[in-house]
Amino acid sequence: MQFWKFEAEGNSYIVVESSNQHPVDVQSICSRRVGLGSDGLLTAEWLDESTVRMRVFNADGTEAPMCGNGARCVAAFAYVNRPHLKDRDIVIQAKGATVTHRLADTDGMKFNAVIRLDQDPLISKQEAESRYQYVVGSPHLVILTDLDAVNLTEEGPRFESTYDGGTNVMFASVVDHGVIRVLPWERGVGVVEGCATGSAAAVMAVAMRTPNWPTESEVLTPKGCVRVEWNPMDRMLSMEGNVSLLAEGTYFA
Ligand SMILES: N[C@H](CCC[C@H](N)C(=O)O)C(=O)O
Repeated sequence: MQFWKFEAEGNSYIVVESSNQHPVDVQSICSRRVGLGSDGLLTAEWLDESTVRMRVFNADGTEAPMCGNGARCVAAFAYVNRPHLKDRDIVIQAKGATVTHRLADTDGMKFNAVIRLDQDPLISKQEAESRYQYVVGSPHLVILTDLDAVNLTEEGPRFESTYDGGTNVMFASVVDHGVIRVLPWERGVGVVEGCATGSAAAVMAVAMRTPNWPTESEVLTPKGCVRVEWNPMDRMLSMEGNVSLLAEGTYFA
């Protein structure tokens, strides 16, 4: 089975074309010990010249509705295989959102991704505890807190179960005007080094409670940096980040 492995701002994903006939054991292929190692597997199905349907599977095999860093990997997969898409919009359709990508830089691969959210992403909030539940395609609980005091492997799974169906958990803190640091815990994966839609959720929470917060923010995760622009009036979200192709080959399973 042919695969492409990408890294995107701290998340790594394996992309396979959905037309391949082999049943895919997601847990095995994503395993760092007995597989290729990744945060998840993405299937890509060409719908037309520049539109790809993406399905997202976490490393534990569960399916997720959306993944921002993953959508960028699939946009990169489209571009790598069809380089004439360089100056075109590449549309990635996931169950939870449709994301329009534009190559912003060909030195490496930087994409700008735009989503128009259908509804208010804020689901609930517990202001006193600085906790905000969002759905940005996928669910993210944002907890604004002192990151030095966070025990990710203990608190991540505890908060993951506070939302029906589980939630990704983003521990976040403002480090400068327009700059947020996030420690992400992903449902179905665990500790990860980056998370784009989670970074966007962190920006939404901070922007809502901080007067004069700039429209453009930078979100730093342990191994990633995503520029997020959020306009709550028309619910336009844009996320900019890099992606690189790490490997391409045949997986024998
Ligand atoms: N890493 C992804 C989010 C994955 C969410 C997934 N773990 C879920 O079960 O919802 C991102 O960059 O947006």
